[in-house]
Amino acid sequence: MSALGLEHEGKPNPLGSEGSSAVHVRQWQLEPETEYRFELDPGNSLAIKLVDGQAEIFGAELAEGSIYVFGMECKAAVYTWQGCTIEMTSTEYISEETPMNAYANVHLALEQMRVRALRVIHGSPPSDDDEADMDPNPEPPRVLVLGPENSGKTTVSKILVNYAVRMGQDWNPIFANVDPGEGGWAVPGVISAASITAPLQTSSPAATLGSAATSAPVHLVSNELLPLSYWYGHAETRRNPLLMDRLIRNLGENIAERWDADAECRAAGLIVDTPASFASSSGPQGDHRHALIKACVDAFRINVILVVGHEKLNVEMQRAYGNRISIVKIPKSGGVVELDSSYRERVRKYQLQNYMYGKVIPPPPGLSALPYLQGGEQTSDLTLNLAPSSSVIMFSDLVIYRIGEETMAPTSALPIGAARVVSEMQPLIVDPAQPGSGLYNAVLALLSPPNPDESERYDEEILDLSVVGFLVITALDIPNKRMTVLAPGQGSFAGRTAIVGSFEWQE
Ligand SMILES: Nc1ncnc2c1ncn2[C@@H]1O[C@H](COP(=O)(O)OP(=O)(O)OP(=O)(O)O)[C@@H](O)[C@H]1O
Repeated sequence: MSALGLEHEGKPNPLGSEGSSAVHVRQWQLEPETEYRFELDPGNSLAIKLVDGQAEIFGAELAEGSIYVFGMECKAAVYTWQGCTIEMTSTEYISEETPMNAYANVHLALEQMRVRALRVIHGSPPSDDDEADMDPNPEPPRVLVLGPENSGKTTVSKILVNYAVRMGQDWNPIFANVDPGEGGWAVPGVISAASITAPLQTSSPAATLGSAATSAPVHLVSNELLPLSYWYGHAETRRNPLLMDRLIRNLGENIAERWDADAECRAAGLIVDTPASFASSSGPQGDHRHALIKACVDAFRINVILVVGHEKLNVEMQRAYGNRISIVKIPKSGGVVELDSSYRERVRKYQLQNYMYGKVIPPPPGLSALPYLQGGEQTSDLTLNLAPSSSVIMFSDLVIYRIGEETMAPTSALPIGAARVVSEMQPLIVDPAQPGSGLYNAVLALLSPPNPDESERYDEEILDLSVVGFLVITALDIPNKRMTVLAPGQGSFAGRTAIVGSFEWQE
């Protein structure tokens, strides 16, 4: 039997050599400070087991002896500080050149900031040997991670947050994802934040940041994650920068409230992962990206900007913020994979599929009988995942809005001479009975209830309401004024409000 636990026709499967025709098992020794990189093709899965030593995936440690399964075109790396032996069902390549030392140094600097901030909160005396400790108001790290497309921003953010939670200090840093093109914990189109208490696992791009409570059964390890999300509704930040700006500020206000109530969470700091559009100065992005970077700097009270492998952006940030914020340039990993737009499209589909149904990755052939972990969870738990319910509701049950100009009636529909100006921020009601409403197969975000106190209501209130879930309209019956909606779990939609964006999903 191999260390992966595989047996073939009663014959031993020698370690380090190919197994039977059913499964290829290889064992690899990883030298200290090297990483094993893999990229999966569609439909393929990979199993990895840590035989001995220490290993981690983007900062989340592997438990010795457990089998981890990866799929859905996952691209990742198993890194080892001390060296290890791993066993896997296929091989890619091992790299000795990684930027992990640079990332670890950043982590140590952030950790010192946390420790100093906590010391003040606890009223402990500063340590004599630490000059920076003399600062009477040390601030915890609030980090904005910037970089161009495929520079590894999400990966660096994950590594830093995972290292923080692994320090044994009970840190619960906040991870904020302001890239609406990436699903984060839910579906693409949101920006969100969560306080992290256990390492974020990597197993498939359908759940880049691990599972969240909103889309998972109650007993999952990572279930404490209760992300706060706002619905932007599009993948591209340039589509409605004003709305992005407002949502970023909403997220920031919520986090500040949390920090006011929880000083230890405040001391653990924050890491903000950003979209690549914040870094690209060419094209139509240029105009709004500075405004959005500034929105993040203000909203999250950023005091460290990490620029991943981009000299020009580094200089730009030094000029704009160097007098009050530490700007640190860090190298890009050679392992980061260039993701093209069709891959990103597929990943968005996986994410929606994952949100609705959960997804158990089929293990490589020959492994199906063994218990294995997917994203740190037992797959036997994951199979209990969501059973979405399809329900038929009246048009009048759900009030649906779309934000901004794209809902403008064509000019030909307006009285002669009339010019309609609709602000980018204006919520406009969408009538499902109108042909061309754009609701068929559309993804909608269901909003939290508005303020119960009518006197506190205001016109654009729905822009400031957080998201409680998502649904997809799968059929519209205009003559009978009914529609079919698919959503995870049961629940009534009567009297609820939802916003539609530009995402569609079809099974
Ligand atoms: N060292 C590595 N080895 C193998 N794959 C890696 C490595 N680092 C990152 N990746 C993979 O490369 C891909 C791109 O990385 P990541 O998402 O971190 O980049 P990004 O800059 O955040 O992307 P975006 O352009 O979407 O903003 C991901 O699939 C990630 O898992």
